[in-house]
Amino acid sequence: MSFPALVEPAAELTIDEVRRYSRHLIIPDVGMDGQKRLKNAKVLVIGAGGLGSPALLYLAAAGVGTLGIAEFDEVDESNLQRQVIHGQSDIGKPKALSAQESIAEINPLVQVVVHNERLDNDNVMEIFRGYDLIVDGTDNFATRYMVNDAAYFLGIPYVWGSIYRFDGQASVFAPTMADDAPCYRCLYPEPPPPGMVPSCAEGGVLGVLCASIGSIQVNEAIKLLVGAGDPAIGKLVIYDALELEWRKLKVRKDPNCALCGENPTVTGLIDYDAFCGAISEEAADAAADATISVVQLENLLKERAEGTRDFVLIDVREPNEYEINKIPGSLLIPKGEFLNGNALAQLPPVDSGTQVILHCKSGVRSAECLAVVKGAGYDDALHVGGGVVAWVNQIDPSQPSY
Ligand SMILES: Nc1ncnc2c1ncn2[C@@H]1O[C@H](COP(=O)(O)OP(=O)(O)OP(=O)(O)O)[C@@H](O)[C@H]1O
Ligand SMILES: [Zn+2]
Repeated sequence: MSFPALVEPAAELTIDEVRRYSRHLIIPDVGMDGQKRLKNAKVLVIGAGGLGSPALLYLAAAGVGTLGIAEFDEVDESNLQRQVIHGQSDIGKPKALSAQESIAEINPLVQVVVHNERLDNDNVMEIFRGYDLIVDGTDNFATRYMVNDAAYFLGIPYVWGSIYRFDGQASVFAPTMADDAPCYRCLYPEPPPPGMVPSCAEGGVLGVLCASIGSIQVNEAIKLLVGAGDPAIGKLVIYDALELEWRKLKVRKDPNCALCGENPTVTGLIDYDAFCGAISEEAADAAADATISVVQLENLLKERAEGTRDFVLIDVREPNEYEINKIPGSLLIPKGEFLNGNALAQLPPVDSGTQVILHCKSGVRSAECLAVVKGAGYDDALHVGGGVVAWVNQIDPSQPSY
């Protein structure tokens, strides 16, 4: 199904613009009219990270007249493997400013609006207002649900994408463009339970996958802006890079959707952090009075070396994470082994007097495992707040971080 272009055309293109965009102008579906619409378009990209990098680069090169960048973070060395809008000399710089500089180099005709801040309930409506289209390149569920809801309340269509290892997904959510168009909540009514879906920081992502999914997002954005082709409204695009397989599934509007359904219960922005629960209730309870710092752990390790303390230190990350860095003296038992119950047989017996101390990358997975271990009777078990990231930052900076 085709839809009318989201944006009216600009009055004219300058001679410079005609030269620059000539390869677009000779495509019948874009042409002079479509390029003038791109010139008039205001697109906001959220996140100048994995997906945001290719999205911003191609939207800029395509001649989108106004590009907003909403991003609060700074460029880290581990970003450069995929966040190709930033370079070596940008490490430590705000990503939004680094992206702005790259765009100026690629296409100085684009007007860049920098929102160098974290998008949250207090600023999202204000920032979104005035944009024709939003491209979501963020990596966390709380922001995704907030973007979905805010875009719905303001009637702004948005292009969503997500990536993990070799798998990617993308769709267009535009409930106000068609009566049967679903929103993100129609597809995913509930966020996954905390700790269930690892982030890219935990699970990794193939750098080039960002280009595959980011370019699909830009492709959809351009189609919507100029009114070309059949946008992925009500369709979920799924890409399996290992099998080199693209699939397209139908996504239906859910009449019971909490946001866009017949009897909505979400009628304004909600507490998205609580909705997505950074950590499950059981894990939070287990960790409440059983969290130690890496400094405390370092002291405990010294006492263990002196023979005045007895405990096992268990790293619940995955083997490939363990290869990158580790806390010396730790034993690897991945979280899955705790969840399926197999780990318990590898722990010292409950009544042996040997304490169990758990850690992971940042302290979320170890808190989940702590709940299991305490449930099995290890009442004095502990976990390490901040995990190996804190260990590397505070105790052993000679090890790489990831
Ligand atoms: N609420 C938000 N407001 C603005 N930017 C956001 C928000 N949430 C996430 N982002 C940004 O979206 C980008 C997502 O990029 P990506 O998935 O590549 O992850 P990353 O955080 O850069 O990397 P890693 O997770 O490996 O440390 C990040 O740059 C992040 O700062
Ligand atoms: Zn919905």
